Amino acid sequence: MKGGRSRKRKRARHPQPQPQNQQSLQSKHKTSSSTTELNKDEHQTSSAKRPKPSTGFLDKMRARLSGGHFRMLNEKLYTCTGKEALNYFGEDPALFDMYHAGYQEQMSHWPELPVNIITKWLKGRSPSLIVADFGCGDARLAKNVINKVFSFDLVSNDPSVIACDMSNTPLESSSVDVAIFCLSLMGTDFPSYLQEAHRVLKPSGWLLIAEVKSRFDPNTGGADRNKFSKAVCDLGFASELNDFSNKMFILMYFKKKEKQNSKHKDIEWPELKPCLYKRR
Ligand SMILES: C[S@@+](CC[C@H](N)C(=O)[O-])C[C@H]1O[C@@H](n2cnc3c(N)ncnc32)[C@H](O)[C@@H]1O
Repeated sequence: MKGGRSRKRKRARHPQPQPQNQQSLQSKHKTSSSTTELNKDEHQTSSAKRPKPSTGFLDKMRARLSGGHFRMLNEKLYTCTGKEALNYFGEDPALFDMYHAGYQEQMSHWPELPVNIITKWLKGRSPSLIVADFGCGDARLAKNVINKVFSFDLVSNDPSVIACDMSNTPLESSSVDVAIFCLSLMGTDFPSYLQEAHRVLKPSGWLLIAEVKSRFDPNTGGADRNKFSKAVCDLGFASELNDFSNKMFILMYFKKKEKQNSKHKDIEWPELKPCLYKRR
């Protein structure tokens, strides 16, 4: 009984449009032009009266749309090669801004940013160290240290950023002291980015990798971080330090070996799953 009453009340509040019979439609069409004008005015008055969507609602819809664009671009970056990503953003650099607006929004929820930890680490060392920031984003690292930093990304929105696919930078071999990948091992060909870092690093140069923790969590389909670390070592690095203390990301510190193995070794790289951000 209770349910029946509430259904009745609902219908009364939101009357459904009733189907019009043919006759009433015809009689409407037969109305004089003045009546039509009057109807138009009536229509204008009623649409002017219709409440406009609130700015809060529009902002929410806009945020939802741009969040959706960000997640689509993010997934694209994780599922294509660096070369494909370079062409993709090269054709429409505005997509890069869209990606970064969404990325900054996501980062605003992280209690600590890996780029800030890396900046601190760098500040504790000689300012004469030459740095290469692979996948620099807004080049925050370069802006916050006095070291010479070569910043690379797919699009350059700043004169200090060199636009390229980071598997192929314009740097000389053995020319930098520190290579940084801060959440940037995105492409399916990520081993070629690390190979490039190995080429441009001086012997004993540092390789720092910060990555989203879930990508290295085998319980959720992530890679085995020991396997990943072994692959980096097989490339010609020695593992120096691992920092797994942060909830959101892991940090791995390697050093390029002084002497390289002359024997060619096929490296077994684990697959790195895309990091897909949740809808907020
Ligand atoms: C998640 S963002 C991180 C940005 C910055 N490192 C930070 O920590 O704020 C990753 C960046 O790597 C860049 N990237 C991904 N693949 C790349 C590639 N193959 N070559 C150059 N940049 C790349 C993306 O365009 C993006 O700006």
